[in-house]
Amino acid sequence: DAWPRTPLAPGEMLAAQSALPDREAQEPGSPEEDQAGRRAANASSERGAAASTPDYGEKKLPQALIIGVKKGGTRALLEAIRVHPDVRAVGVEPHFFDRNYEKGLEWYRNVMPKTLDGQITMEKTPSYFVTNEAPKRIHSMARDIKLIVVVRNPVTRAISDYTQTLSKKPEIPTFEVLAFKNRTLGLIDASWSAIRIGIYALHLENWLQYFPLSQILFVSGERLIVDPAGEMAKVQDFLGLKRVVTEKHFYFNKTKGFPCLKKPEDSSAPRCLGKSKGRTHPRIDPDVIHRLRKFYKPFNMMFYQMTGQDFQWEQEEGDK
Ligand SMILES: Nc1ncnc2c1ncn2[C@@H]1O[C@H](COP(=O)(O)OS(=O)(=O)O)[C@@H](OP(=O)(O)O)[C@H]1O
Repeated sequence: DAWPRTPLAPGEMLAAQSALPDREAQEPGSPEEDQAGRRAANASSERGAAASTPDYGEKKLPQALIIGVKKGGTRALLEAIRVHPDVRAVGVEPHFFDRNYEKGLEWYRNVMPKTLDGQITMEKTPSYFVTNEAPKRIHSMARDIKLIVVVRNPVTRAISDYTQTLSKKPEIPTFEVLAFKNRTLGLIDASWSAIRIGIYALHLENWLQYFPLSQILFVSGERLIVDPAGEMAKVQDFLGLKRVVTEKHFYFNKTKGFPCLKKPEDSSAPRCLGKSKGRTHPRIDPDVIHRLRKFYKPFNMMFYQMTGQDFQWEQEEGDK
């Protein structure tokens, strides 16, 4: 029985979910990638002049989606999987199942790149994972779709999320201030989206109402950095693809401090992700980190039980 019975049963989790207001429901998933909704309509030309092969084939609705999580490593995963010749992906985030749903499926299909028979169409929009309507909407489009979630230690994820907001709005309060409803009482503000997104078990519960676990792959954001080829092997197996993306495609760039691609899909030159990926995080009060770890622990345990995978976020030393 992979389902959690403690501390919250699934029904109770749904109740808990609706009880948590989302203070920043409309917050963009990623400012630098947030042009998506606007740019998506032109996305088929997004590959630009650098694309060496003409766009043969036809546009199809995606057969696989990277649905989250924000700041989990979703861009790194998408850029790595699109190296595969049997994958074609849209570069921007279409935000169809959250912000652009009223535009309709034809709009969505038109956003996709053309594919040849046998090629998989993909997109990534990390906000889907925390969008209440997304599972139902995606299910009604394609009940056999494959879903990929890149997860990361929720404490680090929250700090990464905050770091991104801070880079756009330097005047916001400190992380330590935003994290609490009442700091003296140690009451964490779970309605702050930076914290709420990391309650993975809660969001997953929503997806499991529509999709069996076998249709969802959970990628470790931590392992994607230390062993990108290992995680990519799992992704390719899950998508039913030959293991084409391997160690040979990655190199560790010391300056960047992250693995980079030797040959991205649209170029023959090596490329690391941009400046907004792999930012330096501000130093956070260790006591606040400690309290957040305690806050997430039961939800993490529940998430491990639900997925049958131990992501080892309790083992980590500091916040990395
Ligand atoms: N290869 C490689 N290069 C650079 N960055 C990498 C890579 N693999 C994973 N990561 C981690 O990805 C984090 C950003 O996650 P996302 O791409 O999901 O962010 S977003 O939600 O789309 O804004 C980003 O978070 P921060 O380090 O906090 O900036 C990185 O830690």
